[in-house]
Amino acid sequence: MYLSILRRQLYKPTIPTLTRNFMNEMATRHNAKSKQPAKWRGKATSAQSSSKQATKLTNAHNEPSNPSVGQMATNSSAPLTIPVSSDEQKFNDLSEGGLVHPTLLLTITEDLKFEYMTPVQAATIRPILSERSDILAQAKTGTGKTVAFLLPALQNLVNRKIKPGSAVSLLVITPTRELALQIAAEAEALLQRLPQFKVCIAIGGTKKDIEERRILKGCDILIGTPGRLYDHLGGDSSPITEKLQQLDTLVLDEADRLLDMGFLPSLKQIVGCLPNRAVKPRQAMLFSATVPEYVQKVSGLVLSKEYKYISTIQKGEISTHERVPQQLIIAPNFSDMAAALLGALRQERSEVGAETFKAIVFAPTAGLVNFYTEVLQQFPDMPPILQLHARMTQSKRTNVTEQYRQARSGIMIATDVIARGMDFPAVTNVLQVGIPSDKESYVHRLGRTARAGAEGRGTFIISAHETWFSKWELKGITFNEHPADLTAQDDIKRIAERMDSQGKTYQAWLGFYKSYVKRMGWDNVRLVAEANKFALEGLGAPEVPSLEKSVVGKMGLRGVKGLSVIQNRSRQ
Ligand SMILES: Nc1ncnc2c1ncn2[C@@H]1O[C@H](COP(=O)(O)OP(=O)(O)OP(=O)(O)O)[C@@H](O)[C@H]1O
Repeated sequence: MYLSILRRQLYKPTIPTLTRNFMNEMATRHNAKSKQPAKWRGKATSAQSSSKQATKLTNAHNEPSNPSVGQMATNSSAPLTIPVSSDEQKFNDLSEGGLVHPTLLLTITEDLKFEYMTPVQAATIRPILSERSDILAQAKTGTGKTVAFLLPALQNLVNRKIKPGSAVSLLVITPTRELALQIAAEAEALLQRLPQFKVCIAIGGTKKDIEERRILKGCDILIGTPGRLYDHLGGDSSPITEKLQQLDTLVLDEADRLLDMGFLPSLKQIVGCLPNRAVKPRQAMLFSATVPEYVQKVSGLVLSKEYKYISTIQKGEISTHERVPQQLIIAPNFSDMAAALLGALRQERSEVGAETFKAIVFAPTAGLVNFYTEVLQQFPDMPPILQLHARMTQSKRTNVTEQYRQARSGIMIATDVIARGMDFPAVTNVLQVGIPSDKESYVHRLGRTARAGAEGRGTFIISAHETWFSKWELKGITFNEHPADLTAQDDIKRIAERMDSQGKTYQAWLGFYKSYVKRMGWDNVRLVAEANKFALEGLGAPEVPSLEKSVVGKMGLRGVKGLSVIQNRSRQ
């Protein structure tokens, strides 16, 4: 049954349905946009607003007056700042010299109704196409990076003289399945007038052999997540490795995430299966809103030595949008977080208007996502609430994502599975309850609102123990501090007392905060004491929940005072 649901929901209709919905949605959005001045609606970046300084630097470095915005550097030298009024650049300007195929331009301007390029598109598309440079590109969230890499990559595909479907020309790697599906839909939207080119996905949680058959049947563009991609490649003899031997373009979207310790090993394995660049040259592009220092150190895995670094964000500038007010709510204790969240949601909903209030709430773990969902669903004044995390089946994840995409208002409570790249329309608010794993994660989560020049609001709810994060990790962000509204605390405790998931929530909490013991200035005994307080006061547990011996061992908490340890339950 599972397979038939997957086949029905994912393989047959997913890409076409997503594409159809996505294209309808784009058309609706862009019809709405067309009532406004026909320009990219994003506000000028500070790179644009500081164009005087930028001009000076440009002259000093004797750069040509390049039609791009922001910072550009070759290799890892200090970025140069190159000014431009990218607002003025139209997609149709790319027809000069046949840089972009007329059919692709027609799709962009007529079907998708994009007339002007966004700053990152204006800064990258020309060098990618005319110089065939490898690039590392950084631009704020929601500013059109997907088209910035897809359009030139698809142009590369059109330029090739090989038979459509005979070999994979473009490989896009993304950190999450949802993002892979979204990019696949966007690629199909861009190729709607060139249906001879086929887009395939390679993501986990789905039937591998069906995926493989589709890829082998005819695939020009492959979009996938690292683990599943490597499963398909798995060595020189795999037929899919064979299909990749004509690869022309490699893109890493959310590059910093793919190059961090979590994904780097599988990425190395995938690159090892691709053709040797000395024999079969290809173009590589890395895109992200955040480029921490380590990225430049490891970028040699995919980029040539002469790569260009193009950024529309000034050095030292925080990658969040200036137009997004960011509120900080400090709850006295972890046990007050659910009440503080409910208070903030009520406040924001009345601020934005119930009809259009569409929020994403990020929580640290699947267990906490589930807890907040179960609590908030008990309050009749809350709008429909969805939850999303990696412990759900892929078909459920795909359904929930699509449901939220279509919703006019509502709340999605999620882990970081949708923190990066996801382009849900009209999200008015992002709330983060508890610290994110790092500064980059904060930026990407917040970036789910205020996309494509729209307005949005951010709320960061932390306990008094977590203020080190807002003070030090997010130094440079100006927060408006608001008191926590804890009026619902007693009601929440009564709801939590009736739940049978207290043990799981407690375990999830311990697992997450264990990694931050040092940053909190705690030791393991204090960690357990705080977890127990959260369980008794916040979750209404009658006693400290028990943990299996093996779980305690895996968490590195063996022998720590205050835990209630039981023997492992036998698994059926
Ligand atoms: N030139 C354009 N004019 C108007 N809208 C555009 C243009 N290019 C892209 N968009 C729209 O802007 C939105 C954001 O684009 P996209 O998802 O590519 O952003 P992003 O920069 O990749 O964001 P993130 O950093 O979160 O991944 C999308 O809805 C997209 O359709």
